[in-house]
Order: sequence, then structure tokens, then C-alpha cells
Amino acid sequence: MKAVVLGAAGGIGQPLSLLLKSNPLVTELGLYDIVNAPGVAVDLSHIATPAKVEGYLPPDDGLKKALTGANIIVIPAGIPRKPGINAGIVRDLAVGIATHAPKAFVLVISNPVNSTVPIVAEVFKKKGVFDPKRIFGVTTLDVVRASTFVSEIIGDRSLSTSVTVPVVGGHSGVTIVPLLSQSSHPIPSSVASSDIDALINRIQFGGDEVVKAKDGAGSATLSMAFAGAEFAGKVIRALNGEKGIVAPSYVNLAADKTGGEALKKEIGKDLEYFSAPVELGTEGVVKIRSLGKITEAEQVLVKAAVPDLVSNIDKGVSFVEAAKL
Ligand SMILES: NC(=O)C1=CN([C@@H]2O[C@H](COP(=O)(O)OP(=O)(O)OC[C@H]3O[C@@H](n4cnc5c(N)ncnc54)[C@H](O)[C@@H]3O)[C@@H](O)[C@H]2O)C=CC1
Ligand SMILES: O=C([O-])CC(=O)C(=O)O
Repeated sequence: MKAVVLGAAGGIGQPLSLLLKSNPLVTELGLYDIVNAPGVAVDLSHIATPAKVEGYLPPDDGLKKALTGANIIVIPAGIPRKPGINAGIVRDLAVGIATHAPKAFVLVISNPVNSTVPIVAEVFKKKGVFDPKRIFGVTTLDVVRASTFVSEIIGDRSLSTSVTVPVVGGHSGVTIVPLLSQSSHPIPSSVASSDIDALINRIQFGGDEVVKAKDGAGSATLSMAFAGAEFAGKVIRALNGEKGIVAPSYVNLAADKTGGEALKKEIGKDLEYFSAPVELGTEGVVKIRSLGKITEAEQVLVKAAVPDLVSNIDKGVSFVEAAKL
């Protein structure tokens, strides 16, 4: 099982690489960055876990060497809150993946996820290697935040590891839609509706909370690495043949046999991408779950997510259309 991290020397890349090195199912870890990847790799290589670690820089075919033989590729390359720059970085890395590891599963962390996932897909389409079942936008941090904040509002932090709340839509602001009515642990009816509204807002804008607290030193890195490793760990287990693994992810709805028909009906729009709980298997997406029973208030949130999603997806698609690859 070869896992590769593109952007491995960054704020997310380093702790994410550490967590992947700690995963006993990973036998090879390829680290790539435009700076410092060999140093990070040697450091991690001293850890007594099975994975063989190698680090690569752009010269001497570094990207090709990192990607060759990859089963799963995680992309946290880019700059926090610089969507235009990240679009170009992700496009170029996708070209490399299409050439050197076209069958690998690709997990996109680089923001804006709502646009960078369509960018990877459009590059793969142009290169003739597109398979919607193998491209994932990582929205796990929203799910992790929902578990944490819901356990806090219930008043029992020890629940945070067992609380699960589906978070659907996309990964930015109002496109992040937590379905609190489907929380594994119901929110007590004594909680005021204004506190529920504040909880939803905190999940949707959790990224801003971290950016503000870091005060110029970037966005979420450690919690993102935790979330990225959690999602990658599930994908790896599914790749290894474990059945019944479900994780929310932002995917192309064509990945579902029905094209996400039920989901599109619930959303009320023929969207190409949406984040929803996804059933995973050895070939990637097996099924994208529909929303199921949600409250009227949640229906309003889903509707409110649609315009931003449409415009974010369009931006990603047209960015690649305009590019010469
Ligand atoms: N999906 C999500 O929930 C989240 C996504 N993010 C996004 O993750 C990305 C990375 O964030 P940080 O790690 O904090 O940034 P960072 O600036 O600390 O690290 C980014 C790394 O990418 C590398 N890089 C830049 N261009 C590259 C290229 N062409 N090829 C390979 N590596 C390249 C840089 O050298 C750097 O080491 C940002 O786009 C950020 O917005 C951040 C938090 C949550
Ligand atoms: O908000 C940001 O810039 C980083 C991010 O995606 C998050 O923390 O969810």
C-alpha cells in the first residue's frame, strides 16, 4: 500500500505524513514538495513502523518518482486562502497524477475544495483517465468539528469520539450543511434554538475561527492532518477489501450507479458535485447516500448551499477549460 503526500513539507503535510507513517497498513510513503520533502522523509523514516519513506523535490523527476506505484495520493499542496494560486498548483499536480499514477485514489485537501476537485476531474477528463469513483474532496474536518462541537453542547466531551453527524454540501461557509437531526447522539431539547443556530454557524465557519486565532500564521493544520489521516485511513481499509466503510466526501455524482438521482431530487438541482456520506470499496465510491429524512430548517440550509456550489464548480471547470495541458 503506497500512500503519497503532495505538499508534504507544509503545515498540514508534515503532521499528515506523520499520521500516515503511523498507519500500519501503509507499507510505502512517498513525500513530495517543492521544499524540504527529503528532510521530512528522513526524519519520519526513523519511526519504527513498517512504511518505507522517501522524499522528493521537483528536480530529477521528483514528482514522477513520488507518484509511481501510488495507491492513494493526498494533496495538501497550496497556500491557505489563496484560491487562484492553489487552482494552478492542483491543476499541475493532477497532470502529473494522470501521467504517472492514473489509477490511484486522489484525496484533495487543497482549498477551495469545491473547485479544486472539479479541477482534478477536468484534467483527468482531458487526459482520458477520468474515473469519478476515485476522486475525493476531503471534507472530514467539517465532520470532525461537528462531532467535537456537538459533544460540547451535549456537555460530555468524552462522547466526541463516538458522536457522528453527517455534514453534506461542500467545504466552505454556507455550503457546509451539518444534519444535526441525524446526529448519532441527539441534541437535548433543552438547548435553545439560538444555540443551535450558533452551533451550525460555528461548524460552517470553523475555518475562520482558526485563522483568526492563528492571527496571520495560516489556517487549520493539525486538526486538518487528523481529519485527513482519518479519511485516508478509511480509504486504505476499503482498498484493502474491508466492507461497510462509509465516510462523507465531496465527489462527482457520476461516481454513483444512479448518478446520484435521489440526492439530486432532494437537493432540487442537477449538481455535478456534492458532499454526502459515501460507501467505499476496492474500486472507490460504491454508492453515494441520499440525504434521507431531514428537517425543514435543514432543507433551507441545503437550498442555501446550491448557488455557491454551482458557482464554485463552474469556476473549477472553466479554469481547466481555459488551460492548455
Ligand atoms: N480541506 C480542508 O478541510 C482544509 C484545507 N486546507 C488547505 O490545505 C492547503 C495547505 O494548507 P497548509 O498546509 O496550511 O499550507 P502550507 O503553506 O503550510 O503548506 C503548503 C505546502 O505546499 C507546498 N507546495 C506549494 N506548491 C507546491 C507544488 N506545486 N507542489 C508540491 N507542493 C507544493 C508548499 O511548499 C508547502 O510546503 C491550503 O490550500 C489550505 O487552504 C486547510 C485546512 C483545511
Ligand atoms: O478555512 C480555511 O482556510 C481552512 C479550511 O478549509 C478549514 O479550516 O476548514
